[in-house]
Amino acid sequence: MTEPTVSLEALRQRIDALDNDILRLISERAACAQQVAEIKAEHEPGGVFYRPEREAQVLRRVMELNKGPLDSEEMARLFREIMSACLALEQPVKVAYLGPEGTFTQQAALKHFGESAISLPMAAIDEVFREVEAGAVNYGVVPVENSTEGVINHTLDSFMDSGLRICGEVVLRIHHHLLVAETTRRDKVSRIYSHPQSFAQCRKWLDAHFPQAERVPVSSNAEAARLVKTEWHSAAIAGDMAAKLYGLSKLAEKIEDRPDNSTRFLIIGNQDVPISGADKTSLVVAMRNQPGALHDLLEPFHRHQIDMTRLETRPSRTGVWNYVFFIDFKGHCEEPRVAAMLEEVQLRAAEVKVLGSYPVGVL
Ligand SMILES: O=C(O)C(=O)C[C@]1(C(=O)O)C=C[C@@H](O)C=C1
Repeated sequence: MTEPTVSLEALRQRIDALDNDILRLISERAACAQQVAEIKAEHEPGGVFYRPEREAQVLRRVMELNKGPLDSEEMARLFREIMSACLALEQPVKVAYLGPEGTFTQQAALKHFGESAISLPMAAIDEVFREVEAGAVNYGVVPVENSTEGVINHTLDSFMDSGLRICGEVVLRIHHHLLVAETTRRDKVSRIYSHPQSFAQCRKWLDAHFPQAERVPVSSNAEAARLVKTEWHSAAIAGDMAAKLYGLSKLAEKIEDRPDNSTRFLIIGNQDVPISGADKTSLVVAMRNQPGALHDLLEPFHRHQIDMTRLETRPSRTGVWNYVFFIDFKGHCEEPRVAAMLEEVQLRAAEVKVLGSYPVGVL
């Protein structure tokens, strides 16, 4: 074996010296954030400390500048936590999410706001909306669509009655595991608990590996994990957070049928987010029930070359209009070409509600 040119001892000394620099620089950065908070408090009384557009810009810049060896997402995750701690120094951010603890929505909330945010579980999507509307929390996190199973109608319906705005989005890769209590043997599993969406996302795997087991739908994956904790013949389909929270072991990992299975979550709040440079806008549009209505609605998007990323139809609950459309597109409503397109849509539609313009999810 050839002698290494640098000794372990020397490398550790170098790491210590670098850590000193990192420590000093993070502290300097945190002190800057404190000064930013003072300026915000002075110039915008009651102003908001959390700035989604700025956070997105910071993370994108880090990813662009990164030259490795850490990959850009890993580096951005580290900066995500630094910013989260800096924001907590300014004002701790309180976030309600669709609970219980251990759900993918909690994972999404922490991915978006970082570990320094205070996250509070709610029992239902409309409760998340209510907590934000009441001012009990600053923001809410709700799931909106899954790549395998489609849209989460509850969330779309909640927007129809709410004045809240969308301030951000976060996309989470969803990995499901088959979890059991420590004493459960594979051949003893006769019942599997999970959320109906998760069953749907793992249908083929379950048909192949546990065709005989009874599938019992429950309100969340975390609830499924909680139930199997005390049942020796049961298993749960849930994610890493639930497995950790309830101390379960994995009988099988990543059992989702599609490897790209992901869920998109929305951040809801009371704030209009300025342009970040890579944004999305969400709208609800009610059209008069007449021939060609959908074509009339879509035509201005086409003419202004605006990239629509989602179009969902929901029955209107007011009874006045038969259908409403939920539309996502790339661009910010303050950009001139988007504003021009929206003006035209407003002339053609019975009602248009801009749910928000917000940065495209970075992480
Ligand atoms: O730039 C700001 O407005 C800050 O408050 C600083 C900072 C940061 O740490 O970079 C912290 C919180 C905000 O959400 C955005 C950025």
